Amino acid sequence: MTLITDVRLRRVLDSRGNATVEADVLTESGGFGRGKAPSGASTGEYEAIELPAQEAIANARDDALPRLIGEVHAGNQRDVDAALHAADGTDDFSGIGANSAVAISMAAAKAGADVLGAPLFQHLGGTFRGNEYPTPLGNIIGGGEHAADATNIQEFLAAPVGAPSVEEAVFANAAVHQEVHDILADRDLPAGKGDEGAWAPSVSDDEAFEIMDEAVETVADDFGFAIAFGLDVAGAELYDEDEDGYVYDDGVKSTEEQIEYIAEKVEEYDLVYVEDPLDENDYEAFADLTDRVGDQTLVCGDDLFVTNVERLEAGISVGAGNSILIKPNQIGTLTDAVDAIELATRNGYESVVSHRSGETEDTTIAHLAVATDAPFIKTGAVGGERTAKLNELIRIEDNAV
Ligand SMILES: C=C(OP(=O)(O)O)C(=O)O
Ligand SMILES: [Mg+2]
Repeated sequence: MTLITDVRLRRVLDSRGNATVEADVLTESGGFGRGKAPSGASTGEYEAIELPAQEAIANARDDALPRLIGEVHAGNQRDVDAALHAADGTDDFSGIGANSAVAISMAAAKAGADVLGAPLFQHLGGTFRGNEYPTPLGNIIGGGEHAADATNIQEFLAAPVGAPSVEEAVFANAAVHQEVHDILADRDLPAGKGDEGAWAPSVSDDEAFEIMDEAVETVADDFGFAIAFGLDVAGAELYDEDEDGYVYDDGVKSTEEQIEYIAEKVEEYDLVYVEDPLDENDYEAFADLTDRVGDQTLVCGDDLFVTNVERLEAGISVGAGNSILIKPNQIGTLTDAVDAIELATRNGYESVVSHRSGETEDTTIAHLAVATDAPFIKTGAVGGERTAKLNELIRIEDNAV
């Protein structure tokens, strides 16, 4: 019933106005699924390869479609994703493009769910899933590769850890976003928004820490539950090999100084989450920081692990981090993403399912987080391509999908 009878690929816009790949998968019994590839800006060195959209579409039409249409059942995600790997023939999806691969992988999952008449999270996670919801990490203030002339640290993320429901958590993050707007206005600090909708004021990182601290406290008082915050440092973007250190507006920090700096911020602000505090090649420094603060906060590898089981295994073996960011397009298929989550879970690492800075209205990651019992999802706080996922989580919680 879920035999794939057609796959249609087209170029559509992402949230930055760039071209991305949209895939439709149709099945024998009338099932339909549509998936769209997101796109990073602060991409990790070891990510699967995104090709220009037109090239990814042309290559996937030539190589992947013949292996899918009439050959594979959309309901069997491992078969779909194995066919994509076989069609690609490389170990980084540089043949058909990770953008074509992930769009088709997600579209097939939705077509499989459609035939079953089940919500996507249930098709992916099984019938016993759907009662645990991830805490949304909301990007509130940001800079780095996502906004010019703003903070050096890429993301300051609200974390409503005490929220009684996903709905309350989503609204709390939006309120923190609004509160930061008001604080910036009080301080006469004009601010536009970065690629993910976070405020991008021209302030020092220290001032951003103060503003976040004030905003989460105010909103926590209003909402009546605990709201903490965390960071995506995007350390690989700050690290400069020639300088042998992390380059900030106010100077260069050696690796030891960077570890000290992050550890101090964890203590000072009770940070619950620190993503990519160090360079993507420095497992050892990740392990040192995890040793120091891993019992107080999540030390999460994004560019470090790139959703890749081999890189995660290397990290686990030396105690680098205690958490992994999961971005399906970093690795190319849902199967690979779920394998990374399962390996993480078996080894006591928490999974944080994540959007990209270039996004679409696709909601697959909301379902993936629920399907895998991921404790966190990072998918912004405001902006249509971000609220698409947040509102889908509210619907999942309300049994309305
Ligand atoms: C979402 C992120 O940004 P990008 O998509 O630009 O890699 C990130 O670094 O976690
Ligand atoms: Mg990151």
